[in-house]
Amino acid sequence: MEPPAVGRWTGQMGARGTMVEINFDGLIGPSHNYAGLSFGNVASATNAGAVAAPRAAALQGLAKMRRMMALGLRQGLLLPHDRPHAPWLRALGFDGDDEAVFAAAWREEPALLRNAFSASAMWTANAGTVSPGPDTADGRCHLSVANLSTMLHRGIEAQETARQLRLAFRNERFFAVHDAVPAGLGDEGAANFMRLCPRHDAAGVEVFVYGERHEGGFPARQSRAASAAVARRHGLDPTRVLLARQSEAAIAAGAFHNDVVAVANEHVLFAHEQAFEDRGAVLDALHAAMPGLIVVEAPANRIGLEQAVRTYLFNSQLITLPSGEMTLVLPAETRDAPEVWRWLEEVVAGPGPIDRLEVVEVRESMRNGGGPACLRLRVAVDEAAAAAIDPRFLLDERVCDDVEAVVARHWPEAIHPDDLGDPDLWRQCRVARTALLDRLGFSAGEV
Ligand SMILES: NCCC[C@H](NC(=O)CCC(=O)O)C(=O)O
Repeated sequence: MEPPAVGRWTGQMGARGTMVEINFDGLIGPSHNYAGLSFGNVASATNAGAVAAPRAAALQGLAKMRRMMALGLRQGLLLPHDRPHAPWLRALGFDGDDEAVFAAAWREEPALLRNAFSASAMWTANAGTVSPGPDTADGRCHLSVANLSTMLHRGIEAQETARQLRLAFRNERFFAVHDAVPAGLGDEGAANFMRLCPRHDAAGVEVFVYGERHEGGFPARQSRAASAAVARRHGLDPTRVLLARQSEAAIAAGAFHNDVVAVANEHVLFAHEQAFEDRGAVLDALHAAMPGLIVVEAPANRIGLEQAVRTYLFNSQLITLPSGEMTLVLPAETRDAPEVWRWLEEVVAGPGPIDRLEVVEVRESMRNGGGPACLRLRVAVDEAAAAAIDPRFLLDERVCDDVEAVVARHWPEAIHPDDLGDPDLWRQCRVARTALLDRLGFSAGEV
């Protein structure tokens, strides 16, 4: 691998006053189901055909959002996409009104309707890549929509994601939203991105993790060229950008995104020993660029890649509480794995920077290959920029109550794969999403 593109840490402080990190979770939509659409995503393949519980899933996600607010963090929300999505099926030659299009697709090519049905927009770590102001040439927060072009069902999302991000972050004094890079260059957004910095409000090192496709192997969903393109248009200082290759072992073990084997927060990198193809060069480059970097690493002989992928240990949110304590927000599956939990307790008991373990229940999402970190998009902003975000995308307890009421009333309790051909389900998904948009003050044409 060519030496990573990062130079000396210039120590240029981009401090702009206190910055906060807002997590924008994707609300799990009413069409959530296990369709087995993601080759290379072990959970998706394992649970294909299982009965999904959209209502329970959305309530689990909301409970995580409430927990984060209770911990003192700011919380935002991105909306479920229009699913099943008739315009995409029309582009594939199905005619008539929406229900005629769904019926024809179900009759002629049910796999296409399954793709058009997916609630995969819940995993907003894949919505785009976010470079906070201290890192960018123009000092604004830059967001690049991800094309998600490697997987058919995820490629549908980019257009609707762009509409939501352009609405939420429309104030161009503080934000720049970029459309997706050309679909030929796979880009999966923030799941393959990490920011290391002394503090949120200081200029950081931005790490883009990509994969190399190998014949016969699982797809490498992030292309190096896409990562480099995003860094270029965000106006990042090339001496503070690192393009790192994900290890083939991790991709082969089912870590289809970097955030299944690594996560960063401020000056801490929490990763599996086998996350990166050229581990030594990557860590050397990071230490050179980021004095004060602390790496908390799971040794392969202690935690195997298979365990990391099964428990999503590294798909935890790593956050700094207002108290300054650093906390891992872990999926419940880690607590069910004694060898993983024991290692985590040692990490917290030790002298390292991680002080606390928080466990959240996101089993419905986990069964389709998305953990706590997949469900959120991190946006670090200063107070002035935070005030410029469309408030309809920001959560407080009352808004959570409103969303919960709509979910409890309208989200299907269960979806069996064969239900996808049922017109009543198509209608219920449409009515549920419309009820949510109404409750949150969005008009249908806006998002
Ligand atoms: N960041 C986590 C993303 C998980 C997502 N799973 C899915 O799309 C599964 C959908 C299904 O199989 O029904 C993916 O693989 O992109």
